[in-house]
Amino acid sequence: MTTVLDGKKTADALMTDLKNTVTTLKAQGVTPALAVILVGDDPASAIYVRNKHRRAESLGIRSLQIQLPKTTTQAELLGRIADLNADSAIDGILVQLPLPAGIDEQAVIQSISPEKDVDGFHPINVGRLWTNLPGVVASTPYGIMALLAYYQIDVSGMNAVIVGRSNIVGRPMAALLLNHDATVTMTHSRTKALAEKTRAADLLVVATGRPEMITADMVKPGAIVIDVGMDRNAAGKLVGDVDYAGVAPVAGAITPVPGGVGPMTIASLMIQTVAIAKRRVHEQQ
Ligand SMILES: Nc1nc2c(c(=O)[nH]1)N[C@@H](CN(C=O)c1ccc(C(=O)N[C@@H](CCC(=O)O)C(=O)O)cc1)CN2
Ligand SMILES: [Mg+2]
Repeated sequence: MTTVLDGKKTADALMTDLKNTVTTLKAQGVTPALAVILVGDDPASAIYVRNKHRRAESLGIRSLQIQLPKTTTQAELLGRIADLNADSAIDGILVQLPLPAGIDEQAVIQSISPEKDVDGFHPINVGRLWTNLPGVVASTPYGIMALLAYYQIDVSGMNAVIVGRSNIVGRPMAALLLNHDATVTMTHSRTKALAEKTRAADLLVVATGRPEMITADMVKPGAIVIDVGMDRNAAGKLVGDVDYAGVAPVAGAITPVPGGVGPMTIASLMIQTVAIAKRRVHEQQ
């Protein structure tokens, strides 16, 4: 029997506990606060930002949504980030990606104070992750680890194969799995004989943006398959990077799309916002 790794159910369960933590923090005089900046009018980004706002509000986290026009200059954006860096009542800052053309993504990421970089994209936090030091971790890989933990899946000693080498998913996922004692193989668009490598995976994490590219013949029977993709197929249906109908009967466990990794990404953002806010309790004592 294949286990469906239900990200929605898991995220809801984790959020119930987190809400209690927020209540306790508020009683101690600290209201966790998250600032999300959206530049431009990308419709998918607008939905993700709205979902972050709703989740934050439902937990009692103060949520600032800063919507800037697509004509915003890099200097204006950096100015807004500088204000938020200086605001001691703000715990987490994130800039929704992708940014409009003409804005240097790395310059923006590196302008966020590493202490408030709740996306974990700042090179300081990336370095901490690769050194196995505590710090903020990118939400999607963090959420995948939380989902595996919820289902009591221990990755130690597993052959983990990651398909995709993005800064948001593939690379931090590799570091996290390594930190949890998995044997990690990174693959990408230039990898030769990809299917040979994916078939060796006990744990397969796919984040390529190529609809349904992982087919049943590429998966070892019983493998755990994590699908980070969110694509539209030719018929306009939301699908992942994994051919779910074909792979699910072969896999031991698999995440659905939607309802797998996506909800865990937003839950992880909330968890780490609250973790940053907790530091303020100690600072004010
Ligand atoms: N600054 C950031 N930008 C982006 C990130 C990020 O972590 N930080 N990740 C993605 C977008 N993203 C969060 O920002 C995100 C994407 C999708 C979901 C989600 O819940 N998806 C649903 C399906 C939604 C649908 O129906 O279209 C699901 O999988 O069930 C959450 C967060 C890129 N940008
Ligand atoms: Mg999903």
